Amino acid sequence: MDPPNFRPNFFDRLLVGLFHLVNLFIPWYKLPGIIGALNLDALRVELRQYNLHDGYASATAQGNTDNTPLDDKRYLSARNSDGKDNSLTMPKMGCSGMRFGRNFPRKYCKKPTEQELWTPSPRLVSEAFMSRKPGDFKPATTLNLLAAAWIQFQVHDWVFHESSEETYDVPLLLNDTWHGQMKLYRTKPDEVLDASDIKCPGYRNTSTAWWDGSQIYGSSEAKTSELRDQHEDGKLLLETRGYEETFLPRDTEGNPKTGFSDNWWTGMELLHTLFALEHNAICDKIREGHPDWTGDKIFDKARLVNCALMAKIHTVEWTPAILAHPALEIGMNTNWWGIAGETLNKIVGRISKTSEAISGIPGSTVDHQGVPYSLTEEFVSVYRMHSLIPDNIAFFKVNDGKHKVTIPVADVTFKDAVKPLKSGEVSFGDAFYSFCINYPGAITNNNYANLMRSLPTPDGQVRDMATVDILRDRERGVPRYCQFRRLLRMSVPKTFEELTGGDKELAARLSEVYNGDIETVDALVGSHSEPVIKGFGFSETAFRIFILMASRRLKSDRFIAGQWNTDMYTKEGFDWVQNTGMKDVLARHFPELAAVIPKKTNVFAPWVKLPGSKAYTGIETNTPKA
Ligand code: HEM
Repeated sequence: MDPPNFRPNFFDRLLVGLFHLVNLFIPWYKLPGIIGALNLDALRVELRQYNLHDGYASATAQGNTDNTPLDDKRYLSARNSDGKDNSLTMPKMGCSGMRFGRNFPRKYCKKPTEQELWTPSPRLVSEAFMSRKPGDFKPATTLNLLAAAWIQFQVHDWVFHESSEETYDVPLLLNDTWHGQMKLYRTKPDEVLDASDIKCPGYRNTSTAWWDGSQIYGSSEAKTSELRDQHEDGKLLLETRGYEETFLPRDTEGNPKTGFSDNWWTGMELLHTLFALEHNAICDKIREGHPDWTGDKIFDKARLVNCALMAKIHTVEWTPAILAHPALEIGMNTNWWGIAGETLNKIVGRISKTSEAISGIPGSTVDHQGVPYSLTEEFVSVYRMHSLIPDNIAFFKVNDGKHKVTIPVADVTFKDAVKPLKSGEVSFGDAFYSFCINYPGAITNNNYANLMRSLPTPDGQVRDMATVDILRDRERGVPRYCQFRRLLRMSVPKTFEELTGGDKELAARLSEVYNGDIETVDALVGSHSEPVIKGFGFSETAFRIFILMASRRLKSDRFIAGQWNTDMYTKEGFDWVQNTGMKDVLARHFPELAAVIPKKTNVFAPWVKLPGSKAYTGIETNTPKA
């Protein structure tokens, strides 16, 4: 094993040692809640030690205060849209255009040979393990469709690769049903800055890697100013003319004007509109306390608040919904509030100045754990959750619950995403209620919707997203499943049957497609095939990357782990983040939802249906009979 990048303190080392012993007999997820949470903490210490690696051969790429000076003091207390100056010592860290990092040493993430890239055929893997057969939608019945839209919305804040102009001509199968050739743009590698980049190319992230709402605000200052209202109110532009409701503005072609508008569907339309409205509501609140502030200052503070609010919702609401396990519930609450808990934190603030365990990560001081901050190729890989997308969405009225219409997702993508809303067929309130009673697809084998396996995008490509997901991981040097686990210090299956937890039929299919060589099983396919921990919405393999990177997004950010206070956020803004959750955001902008929002259960779990919705028997909102 390579030497660690991060040196844990004595207490952490003790914790790690203790749980190594415990885990010889019992895995973390079988321990009682609080002990399981401590076990996760110990796992994270080791992940920080061994699984953070820069995408550059040297840290000089991150810039320094001499060659990349802070040219505008405004960004001492405001997010810069291109991500610059979040770190005042490494100003380019996390900027748009900087490389993805890695969770494994770069020597294990080599560019594949042609043979490795195409073996076994990605299209065969797509057909065998990813295609959803007609009528075989497998719903994730512990989640609602809003949870699926939410994670895509967040991913659009964090990551997006650049495309090259060169293409792959993806080999098709004998008797393939694909129409014509399957051409795909290659991922564009960054220029070679070091000899190691030849073997392990770097790829640039076109989004900022910070949790800075770039899906809403854009990843450059120029983009942000296009999206802002010219008035001195700090607000984002929204369109109200001609409709009863408020919409995102559109360009002349009908595309939404927002920070990141690729891969658009009604789910994106809903969440982008909701958080643009939230930004504007925060502006009004801050203006009340600061009547003499400029529009820029109001905007800057509202953006900080809106971003922190999304980070909090993701941490304490979305994550415990998709990873419904008592240890996780405790762990994620601890990430935000610390063991001290929400109530004490709200009354007296941080009781420990720097301990993230006692008082949460916000305000605990920034720490990059020895490696410059970035998001990683493996992080992108584990968020390839395209099977969350169902075939259809059933829409209902929020006032009486009556079924209105069921629409194929294919009919509400890209420019058509807004159609049901603008046609007056359903209101935003109806759509949110409907999303919250529809199920997403489960993250498992053979659950990619037909739409996703023949997806026409506005750039003229038609993609089989399952083929794409396999090919991209291989192209970008993401290790295959067994090696992925080995490098995370997890047990590695020796047989296909061990991998599938005893599912003989699946094991036989895997063995056939992967030619009997378990080491070649793709990370995504292995993750979909392993037995899932009770309550979990995805694999434990993917989860290890999660627990590491979820905390890192908070811990590296100067505006969250560092200047987490009323000076930076304003008193009004700080209270807004700490006292608001997703349910409040929904009810604030769509008051008709207030009566149906569940009081006690997680907002991303299926809501209780109104009596009027119960008559609908479609698979979109009903658990299939066993
Ligand atoms: C209808 C909904 C969706 C559409 C149309 C869509 C479409 C796409 C497309 C076209 C790409 C680029 C593929 C390429 O590399 O050539 C992509 C990438 C990706 N999508 Fe989706 N997607 C959808 C939903 C989701 C969801 C629910 C998730 C869950 C997190 C997700 C996560 C990702 C990730 C992680 C990438 C890789 C980004 C990168 O390469 O940097 N997508 N998607």
